Amino acid sequence: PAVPAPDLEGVTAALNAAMANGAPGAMARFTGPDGVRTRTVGVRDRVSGEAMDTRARFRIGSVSKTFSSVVLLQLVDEGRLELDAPVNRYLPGLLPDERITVRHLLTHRSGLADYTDQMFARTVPGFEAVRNRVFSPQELVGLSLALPRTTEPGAAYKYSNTNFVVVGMLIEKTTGTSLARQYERRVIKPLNLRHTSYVHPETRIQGQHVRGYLHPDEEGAPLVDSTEQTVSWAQAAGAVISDPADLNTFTTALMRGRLLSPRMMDAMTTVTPTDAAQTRFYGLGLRRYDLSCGTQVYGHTGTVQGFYTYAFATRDGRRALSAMANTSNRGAVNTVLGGTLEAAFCGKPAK
Ligand SMILES: CC1(C)S[C@@H]2[C@H](NC(=O)CCCC[C@H](NC(=O)C[NH3+])C(=O)[O-])C(=O)N2[C@H]1C(=O)[O-]
Repeated sequence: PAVPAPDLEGVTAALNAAMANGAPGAMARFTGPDGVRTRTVGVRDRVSGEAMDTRARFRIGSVSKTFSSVVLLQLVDEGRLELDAPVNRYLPGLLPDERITVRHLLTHRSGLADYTDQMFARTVPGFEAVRNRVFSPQELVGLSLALPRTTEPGAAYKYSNTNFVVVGMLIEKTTGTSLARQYERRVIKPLNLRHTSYVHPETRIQGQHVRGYLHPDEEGAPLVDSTEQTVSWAQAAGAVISDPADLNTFTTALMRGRLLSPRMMDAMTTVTPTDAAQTRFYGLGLRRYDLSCGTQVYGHTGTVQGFYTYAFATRDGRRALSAMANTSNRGAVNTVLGGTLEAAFCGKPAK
């Protein structure tokens, strides 16, 4: 069936709005039946003045959660883990509640508190305190377990990075190898994602990359270059590096069933609403956005110091969009950047 052509003026307007709200630059890459369309605005480096470039890599934040979910669900497909088994069956004694299952982690229904709320309560001091730190996943879980649980297991959706730190532990325990190796073997190599990597705890972004700029909490304070960091506070929850082309390859391949069985794709895309308007949903490490034109897109969003990311595709994998603005702690930038989805997938609004 014919699909609307992307509204590239609308995409550019959203990118310009991201800049108007404080991003040094922004970019988007759309992949569709008529090929690839890219748009860039502003700079990827405020010192050199180098222009934003869709060939440049950046930190994708929680889009990493979908990579981690794919790896875990492949292990479920291979019968090495059960979705409805208690996490403690595979990681004995880790969690204080035997009722918390693997599925609860992937759907953010475990009730495990998110330690980043406290960690980043004060944006720049919190970031500076951890940007060069290396945490063990156990330490991060410990930070969470020191806080009250947010819900009974399975009772409600409550987003928590802790869930995907535990997902990373499940992957390493089940396979006996590192998370990096599993990303490489199960996603990066098979899809030839040449600019995607998991280099934790290396702080630099290899190759051509975007520099990220963190807005301090104090209005008018200068931006903080937050490009180099270990992202050890996130690991499987947010430490992957990628670029727009690789993200579109990933989301379209996922939707086309190249990474998981049909049964597992059904499980992954079985969603529950996360907003009152019932336009935002969460499945297994995967978001679904229902756009104004009726199109449903699947993927994830990311917020890591200096980088906002959207990476979504249609369920048939025929169309994908990735968008990034190189700032954070500026909610308005994240909101207007999301406008690229409506423009790209719904096309020009009817006159
Ligand atoms: C649910 C989210 C938004 S938060 C979660 C994860 N990112 C984080 O947990 C980082 C939080 C601190 C980021 C920092 N903010 C502060 O320090 C505020 N004091 C900034 O803006 O750079 C990610 O990525 N997810 C986003 C997602 O899934 O879209």
